[in-house]
Amino acid sequence: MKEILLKAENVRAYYKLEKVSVKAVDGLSFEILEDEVIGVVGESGCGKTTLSNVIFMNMVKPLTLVDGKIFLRVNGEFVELSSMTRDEVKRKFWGKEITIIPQAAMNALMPTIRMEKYVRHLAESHGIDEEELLDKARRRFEEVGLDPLWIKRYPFELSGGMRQRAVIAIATILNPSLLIADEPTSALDVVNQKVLLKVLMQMKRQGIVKSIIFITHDIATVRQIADRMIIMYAGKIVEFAPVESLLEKPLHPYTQGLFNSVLTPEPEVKKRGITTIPGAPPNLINPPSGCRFHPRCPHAMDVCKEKEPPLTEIEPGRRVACWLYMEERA
Ligand SMILES: Nc1ncnc2c1ncn2[C@@H]1O[C@H](COP(=O)(O)OP(=O)(O)OP(=O)(O)O)[C@@H](O)[C@H]1O
Repeated sequence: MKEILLKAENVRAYYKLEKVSVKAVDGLSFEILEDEVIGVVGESGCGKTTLSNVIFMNMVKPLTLVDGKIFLRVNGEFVELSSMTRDEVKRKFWGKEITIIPQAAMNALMPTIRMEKYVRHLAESHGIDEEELLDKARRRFEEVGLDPLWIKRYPFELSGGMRQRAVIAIATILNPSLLIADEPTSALDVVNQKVLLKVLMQMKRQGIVKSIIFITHDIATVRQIADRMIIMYAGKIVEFAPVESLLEKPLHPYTQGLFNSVLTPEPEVKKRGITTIPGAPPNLINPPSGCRFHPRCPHAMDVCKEKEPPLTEIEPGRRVACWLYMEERA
């Protein structure tokens, strides 16, 4: 049995605006195991990036943790990240235990600061010998396919794909257990996309990182690299299951609609034919009652409008939040 690396319990994180709240992550419970890759998939605006910020407690106003707990296993013991401030989590765990490759990572480095300066800064803030860490950085540059001497260069001297790999090399220099990659391939050409996926998987194989959360719109990529997949809809997890079984037999009507509407369908989807999901995702300030997908769902029943379906394990390892699969609907 694999150990749990991170667990989230009923986590709610809202953007608290002056008069209203955007319920971007609303009651999420899940766990990430050691030595696994989890793909997080869902339409734009469903809360994927918010979720990634919540996981490493990057709460910047107006984003607020309203409820729930997040635990990370550090040296064999769970620590509750959600009981700490952002600054405390940042100081103790960012880079060391948990790291993020943000959306548009290629622009994450200041163009006018030599890359080695980031490494020197890391060494200083973690009390590590600078030369030792620079040595490690040069080796890491090589591992991600960059010339080790380029560590002395300015980011603007590198192409977009190279810059992104430089970010990955620097972000993983302290061998964090968990790496969160937020749509890392979306701004890259096909060749650089492939290189990036190879680099990430190599890092996991070599034990540089233990587990990866990979946020993407691209189901084909998830299939290539992930063990399990989380499907999000309107701030909720609607389905969570091993990738192969999910692709073979998606259970939630939203997952079915999502898979059937992708432009480059997987073979299983191709067989079923491409369709689109009618309607549009809801506004998260005032989401629909009951199941948030019910206004767009072809199978909606009365109960779906009234009661929210809990994410429930209906087969070993397969969780779905849909009344179609619950015996007890009352
Ligand atoms: N700073 C903010 N203030 C208010 N609302 C926000 C803020 N950032 C995001 N949101 C809202 O929170 C919801 C979730 O956004 P989020 O960026 O997490 O979605 P996403 O699934 O990552 O989308 P994408 O795939 O386009 O990156 C959306 O309704 C979005 O408009």
